[in-house]
Amino acid sequence: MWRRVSSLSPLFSSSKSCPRNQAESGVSDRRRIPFVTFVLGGPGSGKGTQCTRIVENFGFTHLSAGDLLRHEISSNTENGSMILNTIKEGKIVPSEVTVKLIQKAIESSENCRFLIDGFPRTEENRIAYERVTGSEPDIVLFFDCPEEEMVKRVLNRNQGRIDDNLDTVKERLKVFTKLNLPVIEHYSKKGKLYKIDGTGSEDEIYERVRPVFAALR
Ligand SMILES: Nc1ncnc2c1ncn2[C@@H]1O[C@H](COP(=O)(O)OP(=O)(O)OP(=O)(O)O)[C@@H](O)[C@H]1O
Ligand SMILES: O=c1ccn([C@@H]2O[C@H](COP(=O)(O)O)[C@@H](O)[C@H]2O)c(=O)[nH]1
Ligand SMILES: [Mg+2]
Repeated sequence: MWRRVSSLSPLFSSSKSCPRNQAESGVSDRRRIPFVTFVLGGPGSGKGTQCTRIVENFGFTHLSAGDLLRHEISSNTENGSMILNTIKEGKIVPSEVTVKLIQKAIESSENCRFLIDGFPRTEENRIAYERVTGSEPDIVLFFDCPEEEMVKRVLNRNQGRIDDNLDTVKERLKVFTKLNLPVIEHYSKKGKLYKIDGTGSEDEIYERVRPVFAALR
């Protein structure tokens, strides 16, 4: 299942040691590279909600790229105001910033299984991640949901997010279609994509997600 991108600079840190089971890898060895699932879908498609369920049942660590960026804003880091303005406009933060945050979060975790939620947003993000980590995700989930439903969910979210307003949501949807769908298409061509119908109740959607992870055991 694990594929390393050859000729790219390795790796996750040498301090991380992630065993892969024999059935999954075909060999009984220890690899430093964790099992990574990218979780993609438009704004409000339910990525975060379903990640919570996967964490509870399958022991993954949930890394939301948006949450990592929002944490930079609230911590007043050097990139904080740039990130704030980018999120307000519904645009995409430079890859080097986001990839660094994700890599740091993975390396500082004891876990070897990660859900990376809301990343990569663009082909440029994807290529930067592959270059920096020397790796590709093992699988990719895509929550497919109609725009009308996504807008309704985002506008009802009530979590005080600065980008949960109609103008920004419209921009996020445009950015999703133009920049994120090509990433999804890329993984589909590679045979790594699990497209999940993102409509219905949270329980109904989870029943479509669960078999993907149950099959990995
Ligand atoms: N199946 C569902 N039916 C109705 N509401 C839902 C469903 N799944 C999630 N929600 C609600 O919709 C809102 C958006 O869900 P969530 O935060 O999981 O989406 P997301 O894909 O992570 O969005 P974003 O990309 O904006 O972070 C939340 O308020 C959540 O409680
Ligand atoms: O890889 C990423 C992820 C997110 N952003 C910015 O953050 C907001 C909110 O992201 P959510 O995943 O919806 O929480 C997104 O609209 C982008 O502005 C990013 O730039 N890169
Ligand atoms: Mg989310």
